[in-house]
Amino acid sequence: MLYFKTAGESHGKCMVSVLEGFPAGIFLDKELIDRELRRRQGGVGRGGRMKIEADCVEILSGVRNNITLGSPICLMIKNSDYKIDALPVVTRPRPGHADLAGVIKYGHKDARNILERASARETAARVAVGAVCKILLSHFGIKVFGYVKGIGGINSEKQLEDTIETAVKIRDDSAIYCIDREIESKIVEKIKRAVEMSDSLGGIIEVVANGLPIGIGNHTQWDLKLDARLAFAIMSVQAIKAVEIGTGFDIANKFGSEAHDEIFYGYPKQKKTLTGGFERRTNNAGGIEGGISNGEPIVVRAYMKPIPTLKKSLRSVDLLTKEPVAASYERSDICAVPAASVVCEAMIAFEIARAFTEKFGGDSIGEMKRNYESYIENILQ
Ligand SMILES: Cc1cc2nc3c(=O)[nH]c(=O)nc-3n(C[C@H](O)[C@H](O)[C@H](O)COP(=O)(O)O)c2cc1C
Ligand SMILES: C=C(O[C@@H]1CC(C(=O)O)=C[C@@H](OP(=O)(O)O)[C@H]1O)C(=O)O
Repeated sequence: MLYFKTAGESHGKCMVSVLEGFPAGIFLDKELIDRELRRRQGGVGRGGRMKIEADCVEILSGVRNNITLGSPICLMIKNSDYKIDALPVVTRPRPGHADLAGVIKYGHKDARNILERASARETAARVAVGAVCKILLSHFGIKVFGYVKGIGGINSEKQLEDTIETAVKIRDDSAIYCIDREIESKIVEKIKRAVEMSDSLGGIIEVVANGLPIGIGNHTQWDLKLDARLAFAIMSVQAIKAVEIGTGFDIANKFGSEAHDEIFYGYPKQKKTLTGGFERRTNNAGGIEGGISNGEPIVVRAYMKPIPTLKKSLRSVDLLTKEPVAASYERSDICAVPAASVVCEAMIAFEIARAFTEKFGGDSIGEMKRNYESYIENILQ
């Protein structure tokens, strides 16, 4: 089974992930992984730390001459800001961060012992895993695309209509990773205002996965359902507070006749292979019915809260004296929604790759391809 764990503290030596169950025989292009890592560091609203770090991956195991062996893949990203043992004690917990709940739970007196691991620096390790999973998915024509739908209440109504290749170009030219030129400058202005006000912002992210065939995921058990797994993966990202699949929250307000995607037969040839020939003219379900993919694009949205560390500190209480104090502030992102869109994309890529290997086997890419092709041949009959 495809699985990964991460290790590492924000100001420790490095961030690490170990990915197990990845098929043998796949060329891992380090440049592709590094590109995703660089993208995660960008976007208007990032703080001073991103000027210190220049993330790149070292592949420590699981490959020989850049080809995967089927053994655990260890991915390492060094922290330039390595100084964990010299950092001061934190006793003024920040509302919205893990500081208070963490120190009480673990019996610490210093919130540093919690925040170092709670920090979203950890997401660098996840993005490296996501990039490796995207390489696997590319062998089957599956593309995963994450972008910013809105920040600070300025939200785009624009649907992703272009091909993913075109949308990637538009997004990568955007200072906030959105695909809607009309809202971009307004959002950049709003982030600048948040900086001036010593405040912070959150926003909305959408991830779309194209090319997944019908039949991935499972209806038979609660923890095998693809929609549940994608929601878990997204909710595990720091500061994400809500998830939608397809139409999402708004589906609750509709009549059944408006909500469900009626079934027809006969699709243009290129799409036929994904759906077994069955056609949908709407995609309210976001590509998943009964916990199983239905061949339509997978659509997931994530809602990120504003960053909890504020320059104009929120009210808190000192852990030792129990006196009212201003919450701790050293340095922080003001808005990390663009970065989080890269992380959400990585998590969806991982979870889809995991469900995909469950269906088609994960020992070697050759075996996976044979199984995939034979399945596709069968669903077309
Ligand atoms: C890419 C990214 C960057 C973040 N940067 C910061 C930051 O600079 N300062 C901060 O206080 N929180 C930041 N956060 C959010 C915290 O890590 C998060 O709120 C905290 O770990 C508590 O977890 P929770 O919000 O999921 O409850 C960031 C989150 C992400 C996804
Ligand atoms: C280091 C990263 O994000 C960090 C996430 C983070 C937090 O509290 O989550 C706090 C900040 O770290 P620092 O306190 O060192 O400035 C961010 O920069 C990163 O994304 O690579």
